[in-house]
Amino acid sequence: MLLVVGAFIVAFVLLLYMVSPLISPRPLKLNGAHVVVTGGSSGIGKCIAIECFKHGAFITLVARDEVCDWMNCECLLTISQVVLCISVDISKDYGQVASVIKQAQEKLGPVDMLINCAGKSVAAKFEDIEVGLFRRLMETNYLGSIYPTRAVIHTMKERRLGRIVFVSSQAGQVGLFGYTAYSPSKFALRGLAESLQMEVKSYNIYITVAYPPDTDTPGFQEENKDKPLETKLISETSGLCQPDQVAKIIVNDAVQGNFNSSIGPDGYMLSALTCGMSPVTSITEGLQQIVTMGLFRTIALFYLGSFDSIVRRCMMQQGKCADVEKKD
Ligand SMILES: NC(=O)C1=CN([C@@H]2O[C@H](COP(=O)(O)OP(=O)(O)OC[C@H]3O[C@@H](n4cnc5c(N)ncnc54)[C@H](OP(=O)(O)O)[C@@H]3O)[C@@H](O)[C@H]2O)C=CC1
Ligand SMILES: CCCCCCCCCCCCCCCC(=O)[C@@H](N)CO
Repeated sequence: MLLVVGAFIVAFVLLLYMVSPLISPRPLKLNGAHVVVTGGSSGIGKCIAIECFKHGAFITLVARDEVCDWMNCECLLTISQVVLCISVDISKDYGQVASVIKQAQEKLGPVDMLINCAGKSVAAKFEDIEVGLFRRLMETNYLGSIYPTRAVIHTMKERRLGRIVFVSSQAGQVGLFGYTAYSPSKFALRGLAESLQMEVKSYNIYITVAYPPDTDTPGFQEENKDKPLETKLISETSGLCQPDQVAKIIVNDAVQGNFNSSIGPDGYMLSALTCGMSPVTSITEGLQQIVTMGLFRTIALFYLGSFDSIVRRCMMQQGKCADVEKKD
């Protein structure tokens, strides 16, 4: 009996592997492709742009300030490729965004891959966040990803070709102390990505959502200036990455057409744990999720316990400090 069940399982898995080419897309060729990177002037976005450039892509960088300084980078001296720098605020006016994307397409051809990386983060306690900031983060991180996507999707559908990346964050998979304004704007990207993927898969367009941990960038340095100690200690759990490492992983996942792009061992566990109803792009990924979910939930409960105790300890510490100040 056991043998029959075993044989069935093996046959089932083999069958899945046989049909797997049907569900995984063909990799995108970066050589000669036109890649648009929002937030391409700094941090992760800049490294993504460099990575794509090294693979032979034509790049359009989008940011509010026009900075193309990495063009002087030593590694990029033999150049027949073009890098276009466009200055626009991606979060304000759809008309403006659509018009700059149109200009870029006229110069470098239709967009093959769009990387939505422009974003901002703020870490502070809920009641310390100025109320306008909740809206501004939603505008930059969420609407700022909608507008460029909306501007390229029609042509991608016509061409039956395209890749779109949303750079979320591990804080877009789990809500953490200090991220009441930031996390929701990153969670929103996942909802957008899942819905859009279902609409465009039959047009051979593949969406990737990337969930990086803390990454050493100018944006991260800025965020650290007034980050609550709790947020710092909790985030340290999954370590600090270098932006070029993160960029390599994101670009590779986007080229492969993987829906999920995670970084590091904690990132891998978080993605398996929070996969919900998101699409799979390989049989291996699906099988891993099925097998590991219970174990990862168990581990997650320990993590949650340790996060709670960090918050409690910080509260006690701050209580003590307040007492000392009162005495002084
Ligand atoms: N660093 C980290 O720890 C992590 C970052 N992330 C996410 O990765 C992305 C990049 O982060 P990081 O590299 O640290 O960021 P940086 O602050 O270093 O760079 C942000 C980039 O986005 C551009 N940008 C910001 N706002 C706008 C806007 N309204 N319109 C156009 N461009 C804009 C900036 O240029 P300019 O100011 O000139 O407009 C800059 O090029 C963000 O979405 C962030 O949330 C996710 C996880 C971890
Ligand atoms: C099995 C379960 C494993 C659970 C692991 C949990 C680890 C949580 C760590 C979350 C770190 C969040 C970093 C946010 C980075 C970010 O977006 C900002 N730095 C942007 O500037």
